[in-house]
Amino acid sequence: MVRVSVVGAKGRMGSHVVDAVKGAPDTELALTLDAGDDLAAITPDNTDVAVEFTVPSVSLGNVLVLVAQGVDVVVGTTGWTAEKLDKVREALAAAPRKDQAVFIAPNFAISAVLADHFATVAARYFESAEVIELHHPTKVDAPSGTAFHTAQGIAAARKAAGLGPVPDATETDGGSRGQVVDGIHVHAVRLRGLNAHEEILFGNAGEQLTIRADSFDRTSFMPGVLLAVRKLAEGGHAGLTVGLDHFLDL
Ligand SMILES: NC(=O)C1=CN([C@@H]2O[C@H](COP(=O)(O)OP(=O)(O)OC[C@H]3O[C@@H](n4cnc5c(N)ncnc54)[C@H](O)[C@@H]3O)[C@@H](O)[C@H]2O)C=CC1
Ligand SMILES: O=C(O)C1=N[C@H](C(=O)O)C[C@H](O)C1
Repeated sequence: MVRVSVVGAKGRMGSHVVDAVKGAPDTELALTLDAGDDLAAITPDNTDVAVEFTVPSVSLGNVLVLVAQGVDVVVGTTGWTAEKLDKVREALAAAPRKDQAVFIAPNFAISAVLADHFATVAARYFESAEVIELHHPTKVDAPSGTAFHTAQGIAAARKAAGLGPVPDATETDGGSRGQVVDGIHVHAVRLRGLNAHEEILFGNAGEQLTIRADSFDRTSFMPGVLLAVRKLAEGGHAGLTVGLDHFLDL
């Protein structure tokens, strides 16, 4: 049995992870921690993998503490910048165990991971590309970590294909054109009734491709979380890995 501790266990995602870990035949729940609890309680003596779903402002600190304690970590919290990822790599280089692993996924739902992947495939064939993410109004960050990641992937694919900037004649913008991530416009909608949704729009003269992923329920993230937990528990993934696509045969 893989012993799993959950950090952020009282949250929307953390509570689903607790249920998923209890329900899976090969995992058992170790510790459940939330704000105010001492992370020092999570050690290799009681935990094989810690799962972290908290808030962007505290996630890096939590991961650094867990790494220093010799625990592998699966992270679903958003807000990861290149600088923060570098701090995790530095911590892993100084970690107690040589084979220690941290896995971070912007999104654990297969629909979203595939949409993200298909977007990187499509990106080089289209002059225009924009990303729209739509979420529940209790989400604290915008744009979503997934949309940020999708935009970065589109931008990298366009660059590799030698495409220039997306066409845009806008001269005045009070914010309606959204946030620009590596040259790709990202728009965030917050609407009661929604959960997590993303639409990626590609355009050429006279044609459009739309890739859309809809996560209607948080249970959609759980197979991905358990896959990541199993991958880290079996070993062979030392260091930092970002994105569930690494564990899928895409
Ligand atoms: N990667 C993915 O597939 C998904 C990622 N997310 C991300 O996961 C994160 C959490 O989302 P939700 O569960 O909806 O938020 P939430 O607000 O429902 O839960 C966050 C939990 O973290 C706890 N917390 C806050 N500070 C803490 C600390 N220092 N130590 C331990 N626990 C602490 C809070 O008390 C709360 O229980 C967000 O960044 C969200 O964007 C959400 C859904 C899917
Ligand atoms: O806060 C959420 O709900 C979600 N957060 C992640 C993100 O920001 O991409 C993943 C998913 O979109 C749900």
